[in-house]
Amino acid sequence: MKIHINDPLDEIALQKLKEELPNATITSEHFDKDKLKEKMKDVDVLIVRSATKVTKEIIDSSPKLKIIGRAGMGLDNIDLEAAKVKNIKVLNTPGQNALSVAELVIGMVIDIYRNITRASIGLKEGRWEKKELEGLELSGKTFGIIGFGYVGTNLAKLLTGFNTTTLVYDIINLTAEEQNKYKVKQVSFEDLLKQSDIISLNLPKNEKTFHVIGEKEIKLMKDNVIIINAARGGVLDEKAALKYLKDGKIFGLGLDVFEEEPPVSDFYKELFSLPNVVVTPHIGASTKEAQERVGINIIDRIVEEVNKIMI
Ligand SMILES: NC(=O)c1ccc[n+]([C@@H]2O[C@H](COP(=O)([O-])OP(=O)(O)OC[C@H]3O[C@@H](n4cnc5c(N)ncnc54)[C@H](O)[C@@H]3O)[C@@H](O)[C@H]2O)c1
Ligand SMILES: O=C(O)[C@H](O)COP(=O)(O)O
Repeated sequence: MKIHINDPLDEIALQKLKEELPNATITSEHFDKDKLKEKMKDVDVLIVRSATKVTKEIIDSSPKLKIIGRAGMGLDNIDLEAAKVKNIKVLNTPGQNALSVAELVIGMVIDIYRNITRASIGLKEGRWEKKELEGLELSGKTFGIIGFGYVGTNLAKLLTGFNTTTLVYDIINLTAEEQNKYKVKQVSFEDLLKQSDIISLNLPKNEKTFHVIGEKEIKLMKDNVIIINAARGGVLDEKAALKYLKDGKIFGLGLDVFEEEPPVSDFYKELFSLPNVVVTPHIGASTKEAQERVGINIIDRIVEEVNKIMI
C-alpha cells in the first residue's frame, strides 16, 4: 500500500500512521500539479489539506487511488463528483479544528475594534497614536453568525463570555433547546443582516453560497458593521466589500480566506492598504492543538477504511 501526504501533517499523527500501517510505504512531500499527477500513478491513499487541489485531472491520473483523506473540514478543493465516479472514498475531520477558527474570528473582531494591528504597526514605526486609536468594546454588541455548524457553535459558546446578543442564520432549523443551549436566537437571513454589528461567515462554499454576501446584502447591513470571513474565499464578494469599506459603511473587515489564495493580484494590494482590514493567510486551523486533533482523526479514519478494504 502506498500512501502519499501532499500537505503538512502533524508529527504525532504521522507517527501513528507509521505504527498502525507498518507495511505501508509512506511519502510526505508537497508536489505541484504536474509532479503530483506523475506521483499518483501508484498511490493508494492521498492525504491533503486545503493547499492541494484534488481535481478531476489528478483523480483521473490516479489508477490505484482508493482513499482521499482531507486533514480538515472544507472539501471544496476536492472534486467529489470525480471521486464518486471512480468509487474513491473521501474522508475529512468534522469539528476537529472548529475551536481554533472560532478563536481567530474573535481575535479579528477585537483586533478591528481595538486597532491592535494598526497600533502595533504605528508604534513599531515610531508613532504614538494614542488619541487617534480610541476603540469600541465587543461586549454589548449584536453578533450575527451565518452558518451554525462546528465553527458557528464554538463561536457562540465563546461569545457567551463577551455578553453579546448572538443571532444565527442557518438553512437548518434549530430547536428552542439548541438555541437555549448556545444562548443564540435563530433569525431570517435578512434580519441577521439588518440587526448585527458584527457578521461572521461560517458556512461552506458551494454553488449556492457563492457571493452569499454581496452588494445587495451589504446595503441591508447596519452602518459601521464588521464582516469576518474565515470560511472560504468566494462566500463574500470581496469587491463589494472594498467598495463599502471605502465609503465608510463597513467599519472593518477580517479575512482569513480569499477568492484568490495566495492573494497576489493588484486588487488585494488596494484592499490590504486599508487600515481597517485585518488579514491572515488561511491560518484558522493552524494551531498545534487543532492540527494534532485533525491529524490523529484523519489517520484513525483512514486506518479504519484501509482495514475494511483489506478484509
Ligand atoms: N479558516 C479556516 O482555516 C477554516 C477552518 C475550518 C473550517 N473552515 C471553513 O468554515 C466553514 C464552516 O466550517 P464548519 O466546520 O463549521 O462546517 P459545518 O459543516 O459544521 O457548518 C457549516 C454550517 O453552514 C450551514 N449552511 C450550509 N449552507 C448554508 C447557507 N446557504 N446558508 C446558511 N447556512 C448554511 C450548514 O447547515 C452548517 O450548519 C467551512 O467552509 C469550512 O471549510 C475554515
Ligand atoms: O476547511 C478547513 O478545515 C480549513 O480551511 C483548514 O484548511 P487547512 O487544513 O489547509 O489549514
